Amino acid sequence: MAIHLGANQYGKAESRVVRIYRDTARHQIRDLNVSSALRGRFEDAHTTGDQGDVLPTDTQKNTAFAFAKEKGVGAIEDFALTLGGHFIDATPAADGARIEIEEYPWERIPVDGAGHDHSFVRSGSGTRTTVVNVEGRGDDRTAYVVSGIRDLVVLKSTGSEFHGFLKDKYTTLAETDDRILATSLVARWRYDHTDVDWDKSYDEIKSLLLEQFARIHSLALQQTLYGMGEAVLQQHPEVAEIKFSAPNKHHFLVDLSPFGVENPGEVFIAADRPYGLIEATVVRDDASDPGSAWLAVPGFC
Ligand SMILES: O=c1[nH]c(=O)c2[nH]c(=O)[nH]c2[nH]1
Repeated sequence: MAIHLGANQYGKAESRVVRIYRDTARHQIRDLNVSSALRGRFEDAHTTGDQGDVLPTDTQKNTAFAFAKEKGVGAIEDFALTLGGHFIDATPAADGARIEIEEYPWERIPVDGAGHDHSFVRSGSGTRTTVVNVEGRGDDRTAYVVSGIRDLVVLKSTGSEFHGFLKDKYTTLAETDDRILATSLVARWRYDHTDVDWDKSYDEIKSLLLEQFARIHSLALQQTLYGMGEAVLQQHPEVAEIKFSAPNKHHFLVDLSPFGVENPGEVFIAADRPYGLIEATVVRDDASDPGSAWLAVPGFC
């Protein structure tokens, strides 16, 4: 019976790296969740137990914390590219490194009309993400960057319809020209290259996604997502494609007629489960080769 090792990767997941900049009394905070994984020629580690090629996951974790001090934490994409390149250089058997970083956003607490110098409140509008895959050495080095946002919870209280859908004997859904549309959006976009002002690009894409969600008169979540993605590709040449995963957070109108009370779109029950799950990719016809960009990105995106 012939058996061999298939695809594998190993690393340290979810190092919670908090970097405070305290050069002045007005502190700054970067709050990260860093995961690293190496892939390559690690057969011996698995088949014979020889760990000579393995840079320990503990070392990978230590490096994330040390780099936060030594190199500083700027845009998460830059931090991930630096870590990924370093891990390949430090590990001769590694062919690729995958660095995933989430950044939790903090805002200054307003005190006496101004943001406090060193007190912060976690802000609620989504978590910034990046997945960076670095491959090769020296001149052959390639890097793929997929950035995004998750847990971006948005709702329209009108301006959303859903009708004209296919019906069969199990269809009970009423057609509507006025419903609540709500989702907790996951969006990930693949950059075409790495010569990008990451913070500016992220801020603009996030604003654009929100603005489009607000502007688009929705005929379905599918149409809203496509419109949001189309706008990003039109206005951001640095983005090759964008993927969305959007739970349709149903809000059902409550029937108050048993109590003799009318309910013209005012009282809803927010259902937890089940939920529609609408997922889509919007991509340029001439998009660059994704290479390993989406490697080990879990789920649809
Ligand atoms: O925006 C929607 N898309 C659907 O595919 C769908 N299906 C459904 O029952 N409600 C909705 N809403």
